[in-house]
Amino acid sequence: MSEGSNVKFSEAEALAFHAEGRPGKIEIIASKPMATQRDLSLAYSPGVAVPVRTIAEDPAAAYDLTAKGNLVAVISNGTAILGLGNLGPLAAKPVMEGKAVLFKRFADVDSIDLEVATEDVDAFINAVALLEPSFGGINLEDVKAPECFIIEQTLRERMNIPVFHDDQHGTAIITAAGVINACYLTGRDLKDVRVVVNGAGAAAIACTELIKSMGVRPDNVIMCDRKGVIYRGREGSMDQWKSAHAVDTDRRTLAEALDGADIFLGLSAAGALKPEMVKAMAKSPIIFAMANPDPEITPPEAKAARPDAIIATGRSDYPNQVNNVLGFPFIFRGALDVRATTINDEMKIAAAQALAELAREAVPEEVAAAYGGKAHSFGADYIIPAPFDPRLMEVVPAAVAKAAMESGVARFPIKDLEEYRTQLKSRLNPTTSVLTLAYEGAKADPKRVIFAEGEEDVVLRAAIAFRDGGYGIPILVGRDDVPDRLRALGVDDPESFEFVNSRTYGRVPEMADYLYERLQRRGYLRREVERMVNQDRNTFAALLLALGEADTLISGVTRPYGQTIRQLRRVLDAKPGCTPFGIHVLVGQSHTIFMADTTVTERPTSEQLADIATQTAAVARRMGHEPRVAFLSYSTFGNPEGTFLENIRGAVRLLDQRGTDFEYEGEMAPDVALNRSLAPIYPFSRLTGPANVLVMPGLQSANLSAKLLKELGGDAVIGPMLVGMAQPVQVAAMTSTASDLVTLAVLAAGGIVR
Ligand SMILES: NC(=O)C1=CN([C@@H]2O[C@H](COP(=O)(O)OP(=O)(O)OC[C@H]3O[C@@H](n4cnc5c(N)ncnc54)[C@H](OP(=O)(O)O)[C@@H]3O)[C@@H](O)[C@H]2O)C=CC1
Ligand SMILES: CC(=O)C(=O)O
Ligand SMILES: [Mg+2]
Repeated sequence: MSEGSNVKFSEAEALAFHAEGRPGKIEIIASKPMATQRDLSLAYSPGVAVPVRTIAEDPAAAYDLTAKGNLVAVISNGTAILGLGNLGPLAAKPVMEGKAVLFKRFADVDSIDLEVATEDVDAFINAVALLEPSFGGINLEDVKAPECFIIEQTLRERMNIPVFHDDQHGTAIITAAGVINACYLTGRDLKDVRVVVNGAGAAAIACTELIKSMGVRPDNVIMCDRKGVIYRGREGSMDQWKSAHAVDTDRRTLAEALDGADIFLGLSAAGALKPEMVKAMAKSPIIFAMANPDPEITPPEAKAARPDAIIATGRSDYPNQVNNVLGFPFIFRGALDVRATTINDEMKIAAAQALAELAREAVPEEVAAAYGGKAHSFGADYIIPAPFDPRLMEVVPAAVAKAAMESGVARFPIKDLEEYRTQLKSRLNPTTSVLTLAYEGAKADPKRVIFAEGEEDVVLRAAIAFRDGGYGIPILVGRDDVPDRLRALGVDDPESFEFVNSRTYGRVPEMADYLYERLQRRGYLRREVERMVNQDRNTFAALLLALGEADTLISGVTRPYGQTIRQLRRVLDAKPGCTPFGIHVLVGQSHTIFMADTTVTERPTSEQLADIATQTAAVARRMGHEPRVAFLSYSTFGNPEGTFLENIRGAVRLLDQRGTDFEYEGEMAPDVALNRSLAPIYPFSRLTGPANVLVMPGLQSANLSAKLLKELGGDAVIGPMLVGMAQPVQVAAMTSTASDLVTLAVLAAGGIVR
């Protein structure tokens, strides 16, 4: 969508993303069973009367008996939607739903968007204040200045739960962290820097106040709005908040203000900063162009004008995302966990410092790996952590909670902060960050991926997303009409894709030789081999991989799984000593389960079961989970006895002999593996927590379970993923969507599944 950005999508895709399936981005899911009459009588009348009376007697009990304590309302009237202006409350809904899901994704805070149809300050204040019983906190969003200042101030006074105007304070906290680090990198002292703030609205005023409170001298800050410099004595388009930042100066335009300035903070609108203005700034200028969705200047433009600049934007698709998403989820997490009555300055400063310090720390291996091991060390392209950095969830809420306790606004102090940090880590499913990191890693080291079924729309959509996302180079196997199909899917320049057609491909004779050599003693005649190379797409695609034309291969949507595997295996070998097998990964908000072998071997031997356990445990570890393996059966530790248990027991004995670096146990039924309440019955079991790797006893039960869970269970399912081949090749399910295929390609290319 925008030049130089590393994430591209069309307007049609953005609309389809929001429209597909259940419209919008949120839904509500019951956190208690609602299946039986008894469930309903507990959840609703008559059972519900008991918590009602309890809360009436003791209001604090609402935090224990309802969702209040983890529930934040994202409230807007749509008067300043991002940098798009006053487009009204209904149009604000996609942004507010977005903020609500970011709360959940990044900090496990439940959140709901509320759009209020009024621009009247008092009406808005009343509407929000009356909601206090429902929520643990209020996140005001995209309410324009100057009304937002009165609204927030009044609500903070009236309400006894945290009220936080994200565009003011969220933005200010992240900006402050970025400014601290950019000054550090360029050897500047806050008390000497000359700052120009463009914009005099909610975000700009709050950022200016915070940097001044941190030591920037008021005389060194020039603020501009649409009319230019806000100078002392200016008339027109003024209010008390702008006046507070007016300075004595002869400068009148943004260009004049920027002459020799050290720092530009843009909280205004797209395109407001011109390259010639940037050229006039001081040495190593610091440029934060934070307008959304399009910044005041794009990083490529700014860099072209000033190669020595440190540049940040509000977007996730350029380096240095200075965006309040780095703050609000984690700040509320900390505030909610101590049941804070407010979010005060101490908590905000603690968050800013924690963020700034985190960026300077050694980047953990998994984050560094995702950037090809280079880009993400503290420096001009990494002045602030990325929102998906898993350390944020541990560090920022703990800093905020601690500051809340020390400043006396915590109603529910945390006794052991170290223990709290451990709990915070476990609240997020590491799979989601590993997947995000895998996607980033693919961008840092793009690989060549063969899409064997280049005539299928779903595959072409995946290839387009894969290429346009910058994850790698798709190689499309298909006939001459593939470019037309791409054009039909909205690609303007199909010729920019790589195609391989077996009818015209120059290395076909070489492929036939290679395959004949492999198959001549397995009952195949040369003629048959030539026919397969020419006509069977999987054989041809596998030969491309075997001859080194690509790094990995994806197939599977046009043929049943077993048939695709057989075709690929004619050309490609398993890893020495391995029987390839399949893993389905079930991903929930706070759990990930790896289930194997779900695709290949009908009755695995003890040896095979032990290998499946070992290799699946390794995949689990690469996806951020400490493996706990359960060998599943209908029987738990010999009860009931049966004739099919010996293979499983043999696998456990083999692992005992081999010695492993992961926990394993079996045989056991799924409820014993997953439900810890049964653990006391088996005190000798070696599992220290619920199993997360389930080794299935046979293909019948494995494949049935995986497919039933995919169709009926609530979790997202990744896979099947093929493990144990000498070269990275993946066979997708015939029901795969384009994004399933992209995920498989990314995981295979990144070597996470192998
Ligand atoms: N990266 C981030 O995390 C965040 C970014 N923002 C961005 O900051 C911008 C402002 O948001 P917010 O403060 O909530 O909105 P407000 O409506 O409260 O303020 C907008 C301000 O921008 C000024 N402005 C608009 N266009 C220009 C221009 N061309 N030149 C100079 N000033 C201009 C307005 O000037 P006037 O007073 O003359 O009308 C006004 O002062 C948006 O683009 C938003 O996306 C906001 C919050 C967070
Ligand atoms: C990020 C944000 O809140 C805004 O641009 O308004
Ligand atoms: Mg906003």
